[in-house]
Amino acid sequence: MVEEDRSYYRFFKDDWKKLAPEAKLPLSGQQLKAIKSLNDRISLQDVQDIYVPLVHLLIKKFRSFQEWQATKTDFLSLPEKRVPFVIGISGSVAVGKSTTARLLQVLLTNFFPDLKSQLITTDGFLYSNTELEKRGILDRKGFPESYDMASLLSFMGSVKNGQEKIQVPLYSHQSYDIVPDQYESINNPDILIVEGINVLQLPSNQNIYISDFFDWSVYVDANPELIEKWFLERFGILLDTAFHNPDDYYYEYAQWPREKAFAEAKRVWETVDLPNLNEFILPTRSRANVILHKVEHHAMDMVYLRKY
Ligand SMILES: Nc1ncnc2c1ncn2[C@@H]1O[C@H](COP(=O)(O)OP(=O)(O)O)[C@@H](O)[C@H]1O
Ligand SMILES: CC(C)(COP(=O)(O)O)[C@@H](O)C(=O)NCCC(=O)O
Repeated sequence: MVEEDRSYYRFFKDDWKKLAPEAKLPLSGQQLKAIKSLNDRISLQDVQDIYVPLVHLLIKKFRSFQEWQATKTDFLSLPEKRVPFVIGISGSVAVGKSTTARLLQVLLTNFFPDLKSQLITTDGFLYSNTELEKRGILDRKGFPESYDMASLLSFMGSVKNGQEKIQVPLYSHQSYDIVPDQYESINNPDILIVEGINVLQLPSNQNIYISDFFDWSVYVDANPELIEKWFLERFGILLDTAFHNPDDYYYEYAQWPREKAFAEAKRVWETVDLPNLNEFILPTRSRANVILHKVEHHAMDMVYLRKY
């Protein structure tokens, strides 16, 4: 049964998966392969039940966006111009934003091969560790003041103006810092996915929302106790990867007794990422067009769709 409050329709998984008949398309062998190579712990049943209908609804929104762009330029007697459709993906640190973003991109590419989609994470707009240190906010990484919001807004403006070859700085979880002199190039895609904890936030000293540039937004939601568990699991994976690489930020932690390293990660969660979630990320949830609610093992149990 579909329930609703003033702002959202709420679908339980069993109702959501029965939506639009065309959304029932089974995943192809190629899609399954692409998804498993992304993360082999992703539940394919969830992809079929939750993401496939979501991608098909998304494409309907995209088509109506394209029509509106054409109608507008026609009415204004302006030359036709391709404007990227921008999807924002928000949620806590470690809730699964980047996995969701990559999954959406894989499905879009496979169902709609003629559409060019690209993906960025706003981590690239964090100030470098040197700059954070200079500003005395190294322990505030992820909080609004740790991002170069002016650059992020300028980037979004360039995207919507159809600019080609826009450079985006890169952040590495392995080095725990901005990668010097390395960029990703965004080249006027049909669809751009922008993933980050801050994408639905109001920049502190600008009066424009990043979400003003979005045509669709998704908030990935879960109980903070579960997110902490996923944060610690990811920390474990980062430790294992770092073990033999002295250049890796986590190398030092990898040499510690496991228990001590995990106690430190728990401290970081409790003093940095959890307060950030409660103070700055969770309050933006009600701006999202779609809320994907996750439970144990990253399974999705509910989808909320905004009414307006
Ligand atoms: N659907 C999923 N199934 C299984 N594991 C997942 C899923 N989504 C995320 N994870 C795992 O949870 C952790 C956090 O996910 P990640 O996408 O890195 O989060 P975020 O981008 O929000 O920080 C990672 O270890 C990732 O592999
Ligand atoms: C770079 C981040 C702000 C972004 O998080 P993400 O959504 O990519 O997991 C976060 O991973 C982070 O480094 N937070 C600071 C505290 C910590 O070390 O977790």
